[in-house]
Amino acid sequence: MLIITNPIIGLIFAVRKAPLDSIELIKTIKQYSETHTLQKVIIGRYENYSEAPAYVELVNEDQKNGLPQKEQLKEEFDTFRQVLTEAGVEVLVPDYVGKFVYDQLTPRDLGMVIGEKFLLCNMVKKSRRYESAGIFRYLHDIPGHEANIIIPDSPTCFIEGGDILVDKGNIFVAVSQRTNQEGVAFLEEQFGSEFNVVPVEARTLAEGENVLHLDCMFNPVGGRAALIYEEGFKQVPREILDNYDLIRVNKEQQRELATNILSLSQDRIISRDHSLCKPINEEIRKAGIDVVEIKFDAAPATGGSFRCCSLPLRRG
Ligand SMILES: NC(=[NH2+])NCCC[C@H](N)C(=O)O
Repeated sequence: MLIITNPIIGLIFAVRKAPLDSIELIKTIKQYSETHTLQKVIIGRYENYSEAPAYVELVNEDQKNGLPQKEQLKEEFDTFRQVLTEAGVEVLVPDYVGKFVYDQLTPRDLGMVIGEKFLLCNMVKKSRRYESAGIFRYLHDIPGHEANIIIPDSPTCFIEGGDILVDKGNIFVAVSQRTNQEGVAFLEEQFGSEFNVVPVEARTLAEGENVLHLDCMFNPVGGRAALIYEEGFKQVPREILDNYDLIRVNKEQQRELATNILSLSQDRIISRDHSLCKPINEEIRKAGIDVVEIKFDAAPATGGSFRCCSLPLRRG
């Protein structure tokens, strides 16, 4: 054992050791809860948004009402980034993939940190299929001797990060417009021994419900509460009914993605400054949680709000 008695040499060792430790800390990934303190996150990239109109693919119902302007995206994403940075979160942005990936605003769906592993998702939509190339740089950084980047077995195994939520020992996963049964089975197989996998079925467009992903109808906030749009579920599972104090979101509020908030910690979240989201923000405050409201209208017009526009790599 090395015992350092000279205080000056001891200090040099301490100073040399600290940066190495902190680099290691920043590189590791971890997420066991949707609401644990956010430390490191990838947010959407607005630069180069929709630069080549020939490659635009309208991928959801919202986009049929028109796409947002770059200036508005810039303003809103810059504020989002600033709020995260001021909260002490390390913020990363995807690299530009190329003109054939016209929209890199919603990295949430590209993957998901589950425990200490990264699941790299297979995306349904053609224009999103190669979007993950923009975050490969950050995946190369993840240390580990075992295979901790998990890749679906088959090209028909569809799964998107917006449909997955890790909380209280459960992995909630929705069968939705973007995730299929094969995706759910893959999650079970990969993570079933460490987590309780809870499949939920979202109602479909044909059934009159437009819930693109799970986070458009369910999201935990704080230590005990959760936002829910019950009509979006075919059946709300027991694990949700028993474990959370539910704050109900109505159809009009759901359309503005009122459930799609981002937790900074158990005490603080980011939500939209929007007339239909305000009553929900008030309910969240009543549960003792601080709500930072940001004007954020451009990305929601493409189908994604704060949760969709962020991909947490580390919560602690
Ligand atoms: N996690 C989410 N809810 N993501 C929303 C994604 C929106 C994106 N434009 C799409 O349709 O694919």
